[in-house]
Amino acid sequence: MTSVPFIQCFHVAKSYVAGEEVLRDANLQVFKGEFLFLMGPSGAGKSTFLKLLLGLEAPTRGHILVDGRNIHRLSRKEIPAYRRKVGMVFQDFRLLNQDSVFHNVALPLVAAGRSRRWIRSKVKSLLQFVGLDGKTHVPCCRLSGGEQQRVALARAVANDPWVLLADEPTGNLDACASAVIMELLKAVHARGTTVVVATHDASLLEHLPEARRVHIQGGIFYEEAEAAAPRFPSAMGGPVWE
Ligand SMILES: Nc1ncnc2c1ncn2[C@@H]1O[C@H](COP(=O)(O)OP(=O)(O)OP(=O)(O)O)[C@@H](O)[C@H]1O
Repeated sequence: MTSVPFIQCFHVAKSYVAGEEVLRDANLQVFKGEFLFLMGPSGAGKSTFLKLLLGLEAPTRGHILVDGRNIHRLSRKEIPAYRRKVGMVFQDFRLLNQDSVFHNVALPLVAAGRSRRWIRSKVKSLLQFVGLDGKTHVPCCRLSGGEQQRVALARAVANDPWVLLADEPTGNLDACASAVIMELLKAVHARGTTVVVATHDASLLEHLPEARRVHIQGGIFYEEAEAAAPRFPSAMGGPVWE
């Protein structure tokens, strides 16, 4: 394990409208293998921060390093490879609803230039991981919300990302489906992937009480007192879906 933080945010500010800063002076360091809850009420800037990490938005001030690189100075050529290393799960799933489960999970693998044979085998193991191997050819519009989020999760980890970002991943789900998604996020984390879950829902913390908690308020990050349990996963093997 490295002692250099994997994600480093220095004095990050972000405004969409002149004079209105969503993030004001956000400083954060995330180490490889951490599970971090990013907490804050609606409108606090959680999604904005995840978009900055993904490189979908650029900070107005400050800079963000991921694995030592300033992600807003990547060349156009470097951006697709970077985005493959950052998996993202959204509250509203963002699947191609008319397309099959297989097609949705295969998409990032096709974009990465993998062979058909490799994609078939990888999608199979990803769907086993999320418990949907019996629904490979079902169109996503025929799945429940919880199943759709499991497809989205399989798609997000298809290229074995360094970090998985989840924006209110259980926001559209009932308690039972939420628990399944939280167990899957824990399983992704237990294999060594850094996981950041943005949520306003404090009940999610019960699924992983030992996880690190950072709050956004007034455009600034505040660290909650560290829990006693270790932050890092004990097992650091290969991805569980292989
Ligand atoms: N593209 C945009 N253009 C203008 N304002 C935006 C844009 N995206 C977000 N905002 C504003 O930035 C603020 C923070 O939004 P953001 O979505 O980051 O908050 P959040 O904490 O994720 O909230 P929620 O939990 O409701 O999604 C809000 O006031 C929102 O209206």
